[in-house]
Amino acid sequence: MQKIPATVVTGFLGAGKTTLIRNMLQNAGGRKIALIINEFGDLGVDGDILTGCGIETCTEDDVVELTNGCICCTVADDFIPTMTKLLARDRLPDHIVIETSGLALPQPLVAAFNWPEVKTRVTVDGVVTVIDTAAVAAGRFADDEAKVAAARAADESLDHDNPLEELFEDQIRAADLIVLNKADLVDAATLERVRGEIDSQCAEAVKIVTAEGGVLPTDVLLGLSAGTEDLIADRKSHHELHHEGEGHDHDHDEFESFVVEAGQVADPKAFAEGLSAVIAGHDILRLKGFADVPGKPMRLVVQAVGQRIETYFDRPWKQGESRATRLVVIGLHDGLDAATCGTIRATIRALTDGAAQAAAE
Ligand SMILES: Nc1nc2c(ncn2[C@@H]2O[C@H](COP(=O)(O)OP(=O)(O)OP(=O)(O)O)[C@@H](O)[C@H]2O)c(=O)[nH]1
Repeated sequence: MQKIPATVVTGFLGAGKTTLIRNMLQNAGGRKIALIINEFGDLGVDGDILTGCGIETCTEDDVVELTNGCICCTVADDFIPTMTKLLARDRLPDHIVIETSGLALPQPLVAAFNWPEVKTRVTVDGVVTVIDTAAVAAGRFADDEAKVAAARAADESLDHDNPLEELFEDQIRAADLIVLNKADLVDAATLERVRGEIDSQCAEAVKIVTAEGGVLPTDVLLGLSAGTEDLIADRKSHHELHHEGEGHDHDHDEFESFVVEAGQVADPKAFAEGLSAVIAGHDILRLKGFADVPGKPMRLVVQAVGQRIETYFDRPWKQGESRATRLVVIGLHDGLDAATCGTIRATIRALTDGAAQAAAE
């Protein structure tokens, strides 16, 4: 029996994974694609956006959401059973696409394709790592060299002290194909500089392509035939390199997320401006969700990556679905202690209609 190819789409929070997958589904060329989506935070926004996007081949049946934590930590409990169920279906997919959370290490996930129950049926066609070119250009993932040097002087086993940089490198290290996305946000010289930077970090065989809005021919993304499960042992993550043989579980303690339930949003533009100020005031990496705009039959999608905010109406609220404003906020643990989370929650709520919020509670 021919193995089903599976593509792992990874990349940091907000790099454009869901956008790229949405475009891929729109141009699937008749392939039946099953999606497995994993998110950090207790609100399944990506799956909801994809099933709400109206693409014929993207129904709730085609999308499985894994929301019990990062996929790299829940391989045995969540991912393997999901794959087993998928493979037991009468109508098998032609291709499986897995979107990892923006904080996931791809290595444990890819290694799971060597588990006997999966290995006989599925092969990893390739790991596609999506990169926010503008964020790299702005130094978002760069170590503060002075800080690292000081920390290393105190603990010489230390590699990085910046969880963003470490994760970014691990996601690049796992890649078969790298997509320099958001090319529209940088000029040509910056794009080339970032390409050079990334190129120097990955193996020669790894292809690097650029994209705007995640738009790439599906044949560029699918059909790499890399068989990455056989190669992944040589693409170790920082965690694996540091704790080899120690049986030391990794976690995502450096990151924090919480959900804000708020009232109605009377003025989406003013709301976005208010959110922008909240993000600027606290080091929020990612904020996303849906908002209830009074008098509008459609729900408002709210997407923020750093300071950049986007809002658009995607689909009508469904019958029986409660109209609500719910946003997930993600940042570094150090920047989001309980008091700060409380302040952010209160500030966001204050941007919405408090009376409606009180009535809803
Ligand atoms: N300007 C610009 N914006 C983009 C591009 N690709 C994606 N975006 C925007 O970036 C934001 C995040 O995109 P997503 O596709 O949700 O990113 P993601 O990687 O799936 O995010 P997480 O799942 O939260 O990690 C959205 O507002 C997108 O519209 C691009 O090429 N250019």
